[in-house]
Amino acid sequence: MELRDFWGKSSKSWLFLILLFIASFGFYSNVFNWIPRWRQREVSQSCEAHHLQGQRESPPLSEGDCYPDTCRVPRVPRRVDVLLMTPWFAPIIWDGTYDSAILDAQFRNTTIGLTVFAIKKYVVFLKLFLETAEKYFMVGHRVIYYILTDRPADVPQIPLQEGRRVVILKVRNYTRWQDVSLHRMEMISNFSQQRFLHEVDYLVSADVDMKFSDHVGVEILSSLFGTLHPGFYASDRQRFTYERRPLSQAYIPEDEGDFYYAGGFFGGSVAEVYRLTTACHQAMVVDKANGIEAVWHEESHLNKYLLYHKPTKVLSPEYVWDERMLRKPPYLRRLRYVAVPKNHAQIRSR
Ligand SMILES: CC(=O)N[C@H]1[C@@H](OP(=O)(O)OP(=O)(O)OC[C@H]2O[C@@H](n3ccc(=O)[nH]c3=O)[C@H](O)[C@@H]2O)O[C@H](CO)[C@H](O)[C@@H]1O
Ligand SMILES: [Mn+2]
Repeated sequence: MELRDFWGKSSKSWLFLILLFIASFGFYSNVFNWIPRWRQREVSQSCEAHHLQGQRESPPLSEGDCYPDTCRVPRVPRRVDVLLMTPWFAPIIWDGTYDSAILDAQFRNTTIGLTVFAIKKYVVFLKLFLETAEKYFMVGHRVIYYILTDRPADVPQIPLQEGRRVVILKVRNYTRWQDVSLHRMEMISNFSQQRFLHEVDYLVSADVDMKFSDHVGVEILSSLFGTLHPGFYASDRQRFTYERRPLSQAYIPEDEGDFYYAGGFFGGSVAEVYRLTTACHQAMVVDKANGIEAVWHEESHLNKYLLYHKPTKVLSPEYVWDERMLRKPPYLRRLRYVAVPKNHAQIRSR
């Protein structure tokens, strides 16, 4: 059969060839589409690797390494076993809820002031506090340790990483340990105005009889943050040890209260910490004039303040824990800042 006959007679074959052409065109155009997709998948796999490293607190990756939408958004970690948000939409910070790589980049040019009081015998806690802070607290960021003490000569010298320094602020002492603890608010308030406002972006106030035992980084930073007290994070509000006597400025009625916050770890922007510490100090002055001292001292006033000035972030008990007093529930994956055992009677005596 001649070729002309084939084209002429077999219109079916004609049709078949046209269809074959269309089908193969479709196939190859898809193949060409796949090539960039393969490349993209390679990039996003390398992003995942970076991302996982990020969760292990690696240095931040550069923005140019990843496509923002494939790298960042779909990989947001989730927890379903703990409360992640307050009713006023403040995040509650638990392990597995944030990405250090993203946050470290966001807070790249931030200076953090860590205020810690070491009055009288409490200077003995400074060495371990500072050594463990160097290992775990705001690593890779600028830090000023403000050590408020009546015994500057007893402040230990420890080697510091680059971008970190110690500032010793001499303060008076008080005979009663309760007064030492209470007057922390007044002293932070005064120094905020005098220097913290000009020297740092955020302030963190911490107890000294503690040590850092895992990462505490910029994920805690926000305008105003408090920490869930490890003894009460699972309790009903009726069991919170708020001040219940109406005579005190720290009074909270039985049917009010969100959380019970720990006195030993709170902070925020310097402006907010200044407002908080000034308000708590003024409330204590009024209490003193009325001959009353709140049941848990400045912690009671802190709780009152944070009830009516809602914190913008809340830290889980990972950020204040006591291994001797409490049994760790399975959902508490990390212990970041923990109590150092102390003999209360001995350490609090003059
Ligand atoms: C982890 C935590 O949430 N701790 C709180 C808790 O008790 P604590 O039993 O942890 O109180 P504490 O003895 O640690 O005193 C609080 C802090 O005041 C300083 N200090 C105290 C006495 C002294 O002689 N020298 C000295 O430097 C020191 O920084 C110490 O860490 O309740 C206190 C109020 O009752 C405070 O609210 C603490 O922040
Ligand atoms: Mn303490």
